[in-house]
Amino acid sequence: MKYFSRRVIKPGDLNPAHRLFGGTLLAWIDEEAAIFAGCQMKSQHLVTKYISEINFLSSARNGDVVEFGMEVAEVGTSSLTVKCVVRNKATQTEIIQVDRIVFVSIDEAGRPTPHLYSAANAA
Ligand SMILES: CC(=O)SCCNC(=O)CCNC(=O)[C@H](O)C(C)(C)COP(=O)(O)OP(=O)(O)OC[C@H]1O[C@@H](n2cnc3c(N)ncnc32)[C@H](O)[C@@H]1OP(=O)(O)O
Repeated sequence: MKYFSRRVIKPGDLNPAHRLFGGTLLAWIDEEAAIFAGCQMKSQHLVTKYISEINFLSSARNGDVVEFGMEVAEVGTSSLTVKCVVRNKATQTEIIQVDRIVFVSIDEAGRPTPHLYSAANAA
């Protein structure tokens, strides 16, 4: 798995228990994974179709830097499935694991359309 972008946790990202708010982390993952999938599919015209079970493994706190790991898990005709792990950059402790995030390439009418991923041109 390759780790891409990083974010620092700020006070506005926290829940009342002073931990990173889960919904904020999920929004970041959806965005990061969509960018990753779009780079692989050679198009940013895609939608999130399905997100598998989400496992919050540990929490993050104010000032922690987290990094987003992505890898291609499955390749379909119009779909690409991404696995994502977010970890604490300093300690490498895993914070969350999402095994399958399915993105579907769509045409102008919103219908599934073949994407251009191949292992040879992986980004
Ligand atoms: C980045 C964002 O936040 S986007 C915003 C949130 N997402 C959305 O708005 C998407 C809303 N959903 C949709 O528009 C439609 O469901 C679509 C266009 C994604 C798919 O339409 P469908 O009629 O289900 O398409 P269809 O049955 O032909 O399947 C298309 C592909 O999705 C896959 N797929 C469909 N349902 C699922 C599912 N539940 N789980 C995994 N893959 C699925 C299919 O296997 C197929 O993949 P393939 O072409 O690689 O074989």
